[in-house]
Amino acid sequence: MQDERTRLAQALAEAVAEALREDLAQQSRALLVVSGGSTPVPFFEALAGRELDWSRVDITLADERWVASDHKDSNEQLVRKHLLTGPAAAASYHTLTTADDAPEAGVHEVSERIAALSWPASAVILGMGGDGHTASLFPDSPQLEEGLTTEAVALAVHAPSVSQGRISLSRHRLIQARRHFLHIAGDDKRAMFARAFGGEDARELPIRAFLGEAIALYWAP
Ligand SMILES: O=C(O)[C@H](O)[C@@H](O)[C@H](O)[C@H](O)COP(=O)(O)O
Repeated sequence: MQDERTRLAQALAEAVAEALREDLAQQSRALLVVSGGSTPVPFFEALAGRELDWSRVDITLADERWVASDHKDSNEQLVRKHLLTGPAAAASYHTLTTADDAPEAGVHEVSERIAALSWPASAVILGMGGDGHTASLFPDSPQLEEGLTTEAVALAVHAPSVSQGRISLSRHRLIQARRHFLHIAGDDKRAMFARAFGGEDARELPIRAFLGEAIALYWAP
């Protein structure tokens, strides 16, 4: 099982590295949007070692927990530790947090910072939770509707199912990419993906908001 997840991570890393190389041949900078959580770690490690002109790559997250960057739940910390190493250390990371106490206070500054990057992104890699959420678009969040419909870059999110406030890129912003990937692992996620794929209502399972157009599914047991 672990071997298959490692092989999957390597295949995804090769596809994303190739996407970045391809775009860097045509444009001066390329943007990569990754997800946090536990699934991406082997992918980050596989991607970090690929040779490409990382000095022209900008990296940000699809969403972030509103915690300090040295907090154990920080997605930024995960990216710094597992992706911004080796050749990929030359990439520029753009944080989704500020020194403000709450995501509501920082969202404007973060949105301006992220809007200034080279959109459309070369690749957006999404994950999916066991409840069908993606990025921080949670089915039980009062901000779900906003996240699915706003044309703003990012929004502050709270949800009963998660303990910390979050900041999430909006659906509108996350679809602005040349390529989309969904990276998931395990039988539970396969079953959830099958359920999501079989229906339409993104308010029930937010990942559905990304299944209406091309998205490459990377799944392993
Ligand atoms: O910060 C986060 O939690 C995410 O970006 C989130 O949307 C993640 O992709 C899913 O929750 C899957 O997480 P796992 O990989 O841990 O199952």
